[in-house]
Amino acid sequence: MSILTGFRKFIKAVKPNKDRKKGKKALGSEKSADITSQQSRNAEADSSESIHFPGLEKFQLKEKLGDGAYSKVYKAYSFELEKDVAVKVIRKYEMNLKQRSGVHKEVNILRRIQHKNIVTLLDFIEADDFFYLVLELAEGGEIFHKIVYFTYFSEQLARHVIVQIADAIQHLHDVCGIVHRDIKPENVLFKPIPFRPTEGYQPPPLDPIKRDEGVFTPGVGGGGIGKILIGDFGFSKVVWNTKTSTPCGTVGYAAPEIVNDELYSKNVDMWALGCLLHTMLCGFPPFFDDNVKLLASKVVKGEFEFLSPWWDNISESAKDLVAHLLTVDPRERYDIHQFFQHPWIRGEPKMLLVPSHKPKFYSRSIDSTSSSPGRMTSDFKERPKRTMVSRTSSASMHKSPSITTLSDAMMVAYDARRSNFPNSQHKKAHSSRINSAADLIVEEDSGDEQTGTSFPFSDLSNSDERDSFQLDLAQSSLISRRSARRNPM
Ligand SMILES: Nc1ncnc2c1ncn2[C@@H]1O[C@H](COP(=O)(O)OP(=O)(O)OP(=O)(O)O)[C@@H](O)[C@H]1O
Repeated sequence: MSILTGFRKFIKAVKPNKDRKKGKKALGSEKSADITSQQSRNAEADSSESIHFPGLEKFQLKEKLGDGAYSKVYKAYSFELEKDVAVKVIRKYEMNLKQRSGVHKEVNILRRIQHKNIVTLLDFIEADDFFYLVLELAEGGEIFHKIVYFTYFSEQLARHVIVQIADAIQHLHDVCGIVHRDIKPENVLFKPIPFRPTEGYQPPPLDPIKRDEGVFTPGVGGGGIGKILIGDFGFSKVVWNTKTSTPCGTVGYAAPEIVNDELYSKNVDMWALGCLLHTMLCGFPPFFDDNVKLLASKVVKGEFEFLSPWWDNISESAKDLVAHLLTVDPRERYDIHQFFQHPWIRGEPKMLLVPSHKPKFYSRSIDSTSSSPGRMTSDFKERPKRTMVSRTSSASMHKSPSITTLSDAMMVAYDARRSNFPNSQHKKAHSSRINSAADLIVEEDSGDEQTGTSFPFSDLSNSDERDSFQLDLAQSSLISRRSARRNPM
């Protein structure tokens, strides 16, 4: 199975996660489906060249671009705008009231955002049975597939991507008071640029089959990746309440729990940025384990390593930045401003040989009486040694860790981090000592209507299912190439 097939299979396999993310199909939804007009159903079932939905007469729908839990995204031509757009067709008839209001919330959030690196909402149409979000088209699709294609990105390409995402995040955090909460490779889209092959391309000596990313043009891009566009605001949340929506002017009047809520929730995006940067640089996410509970526990403790040999040729400066982002304590984690000050981001040529910052790995125990961040305790811990992928274990080198999939690892990261919020919104989760990763994972995000328990412990508990998540990277991955290099014939 090729790596791409593996990832695709995986994506298919984790589709149920999306149901969890948005909440299982509502009890009443069957009823509402019953009253759905036949016309609408026909439209949805229509897979022919000309796809028609009631209310979308001003568009000519072309091919399908992607699927969501309750939606399909199509490329479409807008007769009014005289250009191609993306139309997210959401099956309203399958949703309960809460879920429908979640769509309105997403739309309201998108409406207040104008940024070059965030997908623009061009129009919103509500029909009897469908919602339609008319969006700026990101013709390149998901950055996810590019990571798979190139196995990993060069530092300059990774920087090109992450800086644009960070620009968008800075805008969300500082200008809009919005936390995205779902930054992951599937939600990072891009506009393509022409691929210009590197003349006389020679792969790096240690990576003989690393694909050519082509000529990189600063400010334009490389590897066919131009402008980055963040999409999917279904998880996003306004963290400034309406009364305190001015970032600087009113924050002094805000109660500590509001300030904390804002601070901690924003830092969730920085954690995600760290996961993404790590993934782009080496081709796999920072946290992985065959066992989901152990995986979750690693995330909670921030147990990751810059594994050799994958990280051997990656600059110390890049590692330093990743470590600052993947810092468990949200108060210590880099915020967006620190991110932009980092030498690796500023492109300062002097890469640090000895990182100025030693990654800190915390084991956080939460006092049962704790209700504020000040009462929390953070114990320093030795960095754990990872034994799962050893230099000599060639068998394990040929398989990616079974849960080492971008989506799942990110999802665990999110759930665990979210539940580490020592703030009012998450107080419930912290009202008693957290005993295990499972306790963290199953926490509901009570402050948000449409989010819910998202990690499928049960789905992954038997090995058969786990296999479908396992990617055989023997033929195409960096893993096998680098393992081969260590064990020359
Ligand atoms: N503006 C766009 N341009 C190009 N492709 C897009 C665009 N928006 C979405 N897509 C494609 O459609 C897929 C699904 O879209 P999106 O992430 O918005 O839905 P979702 O969040 O998964 O759905 P839901 O909100 O129902 O769970 C994306 O992963 C991407 O491949």
